[in-house]
Amino acid sequence: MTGLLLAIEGGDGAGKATAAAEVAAQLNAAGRSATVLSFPRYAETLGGHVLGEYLGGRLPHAASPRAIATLYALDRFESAAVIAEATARHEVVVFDRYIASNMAYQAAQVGPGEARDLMGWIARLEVEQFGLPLPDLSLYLDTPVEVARGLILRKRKRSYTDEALDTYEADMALQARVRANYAAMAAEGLLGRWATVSTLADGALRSPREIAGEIVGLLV
Ligand SMILES: Nc1ncnc2c1ncn2[C@@H]1O[C@H](COP(=O)(O)OP(=O)(O)OP(=O)(O)O)[C@@H](O)[C@H]1O
Ligand SMILES: Cc1cn([C@H]2C[C@H](O)[C@@H](COP(=O)(O)O)O2)c(=O)[nH]c1=O
Repeated sequence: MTGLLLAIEGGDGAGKATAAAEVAAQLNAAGRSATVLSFPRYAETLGGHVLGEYLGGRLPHAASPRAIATLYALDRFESAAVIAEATARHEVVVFDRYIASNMAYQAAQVGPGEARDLMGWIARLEVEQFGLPLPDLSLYLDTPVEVARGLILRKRKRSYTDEALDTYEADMALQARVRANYAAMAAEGLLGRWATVSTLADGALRSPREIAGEIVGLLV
């Protein structure tokens, strides 16, 4: 594996998919081969399919954060060949969510005393047991939850739900805890190097081009 792995992270509706696509476009335009891989892969893996059922509220029983974390990890484990192929073919692989998403979201569903243990458990499961590569850079896209809620409502219909908001997106308190977890993970450098990019300037949304330009500038 030779490619650089960039993981774009953040809460729901932070603008990750938009930024990931623009980062890849800017890199490709500059002659650096780049591609985007988005997780979960709802239509491509068994884990992704079950996660669509979960986020769409169609699983019959509540599941523990460790069980749910294992499904997200399984989605990536099933994608190991796709990750390896993308890494071999491209100079930069841009993940729209990666391992840190699992840590930030599942740790937001347990008490503060359990959160660190759970983050460590997830990192070991994905990296040591499932053998997934660590990112070279995790990029935290920082968007306030109220702004992100507005952006979620602009999204096109998703494959796994007919609702405007899925189970996690509907829970504003969860989104606030996820945001706090990301800030802490970035400050502590969990999983490696982090950088934070704000999607707002002077209270207004920056353009995708400007946001991506700042991210690309971190890769040189
Ligand atoms: N900087 C921006 N300026 C204007 N609109 C944006 C910007 N970033 C994203 N959007 C719009 O907001 C919506 C959500 O963006 P996007 O799908 O990129 O978010 P996301 O973080 O990937 O969401 P999720 O995690 O819920 O899948 C889309 O309709 C997108 O076009
Ligand atoms: C990859 C991944 C995702 N999640 C959470 C974060 C979101 O609320 C949903 C689905 O992601 P999408 O970007 O809205 O399609 O799942 C998670 O908890 N753990 C993960 O590894």
